Amino acid sequence: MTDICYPNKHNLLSVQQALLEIRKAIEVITDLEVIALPQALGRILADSVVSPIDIPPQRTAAMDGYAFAASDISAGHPPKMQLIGTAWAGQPFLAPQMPGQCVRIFTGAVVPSFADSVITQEQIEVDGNTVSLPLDWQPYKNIRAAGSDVKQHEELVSAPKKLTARDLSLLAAAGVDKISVKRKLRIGFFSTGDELVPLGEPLATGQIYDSNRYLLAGLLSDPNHMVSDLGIVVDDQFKLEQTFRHAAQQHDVIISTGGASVGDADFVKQTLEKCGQVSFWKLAIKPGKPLAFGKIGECWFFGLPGNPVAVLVTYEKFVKPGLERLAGAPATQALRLRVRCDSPLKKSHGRQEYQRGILCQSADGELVVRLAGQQDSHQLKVASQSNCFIVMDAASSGIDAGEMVTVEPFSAVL
Ligand SMILES: Nc1nc2c(c(=O)[nH]1)N[C@H]1C(S)=C(S)[C@@H](COP(=O)(O)OP(=O)(O)OC[C@H]3O[C@@H](n4cnc5c(N)ncnc54)[C@H](O)[C@@H]3O)O[C@H]1N2
Ligand code: MOO
Repeated sequence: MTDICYPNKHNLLSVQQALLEIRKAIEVITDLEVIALPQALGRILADSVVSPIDIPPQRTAAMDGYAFAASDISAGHPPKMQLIGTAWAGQPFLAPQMPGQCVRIFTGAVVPSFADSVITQEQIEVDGNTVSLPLDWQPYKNIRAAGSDVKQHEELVSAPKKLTARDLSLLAAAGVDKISVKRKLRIGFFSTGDELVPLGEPLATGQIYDSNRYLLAGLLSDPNHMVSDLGIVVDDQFKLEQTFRHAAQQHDVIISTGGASVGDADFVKQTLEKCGQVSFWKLAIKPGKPLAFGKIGECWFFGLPGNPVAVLVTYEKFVKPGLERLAGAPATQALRLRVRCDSPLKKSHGRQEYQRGILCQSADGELVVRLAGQQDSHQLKVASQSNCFIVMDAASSGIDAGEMVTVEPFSAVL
């Protein structure tokens, strides 16, 4: 891990540099596990999968109708065929056929070997065993070729990939019942602060409920994570050190909130220095400036600031990409849109800001954003009501209402 030097106390690392540093430092875990397909949603595919079969395995009908050989149809008015049986999905028609004969067929049924055309039932007339085609009947329609979706030995899903429901259905169609995925990450998180009280206890003067652990538990919810809530640690350097050392032995990543700044009870950075290595601390971002990133033994460490909205922002911008990298997932990128902003935005020079906004779409499809409310980093209600970040570059000094801004809708990634 490279140690980054800060020539003076105001030298804050940029968001881009910090992200680069995280991606450079963290190496993908190599351990794999083989799991059953139904357990694989959202897991990271470790080995590419090729199809053991053609999909569909045989020629099948795409519509309910009648299967016949186009060359059998004479120029009658209307052309007629003799019905000799039925091909059901799962029950092929295997009997021999004579010229001029056809078979009733249903969607998904194997097309009998003699047939090269299926005509839909809406287009024909049936009288007993006689099927009459319209004069404008068309040959070679409504048949899906074997392998028309995927050919045998073709790559189905290429690794690495976070598996979607679409991938699982494709793998299932090929009969793939077990796949190789990256193992889950062991992640421990805790809050620090003497003022914090867990849910279910009354508040004394000066105390607040610990909300960060519930935010983090929600943000960390992912099938690739095995998450442990390590509770609240008081502002005591010795207790913090014990927690760091113990948690680092049991997890791939630990995440703390609070105590990351410069107050007399903020021990996170110095404890990290004592137990491990600090890669960087303090970023040109708002909210989220006092973020500490480093390593304790083999365990990665993210010391997030205490303010809840700073936790939200630093998780999305740094922890999430770090976990994706460690888990072996392809890096995702927040979807960015340029939209009109209906609120004036204030901004002080120097830090990249992630303001909380509400993005709306008008009836004619135009996207417009407005500020969700006041922007102090303790204001959880505004964060709860927002649906996007309004991203403002470090150099920006704010905008007037009506100007264009960059927004990142929550949960929209490329
Ligand atoms: N003199 C300076 N003061 C501060 C600076 C600075 O650069 N110089 N930075 C400010 C910034 S920016 C932030 S962000 C905060 C972060 O400080 P800490 O990481 O040390 O966090 P705390 O002081 O422990 O807490 C800040 C704030 O958040 C509340 N908090 C903490 N944990 C939780 C929790 N689990 N659930 C809910 N709320 C929590 C805590 O009570 C404080 O109000 O420092 C600024 N100060
Ligand atoms: O930047 Mo702090 O992160 O104000 O909340």
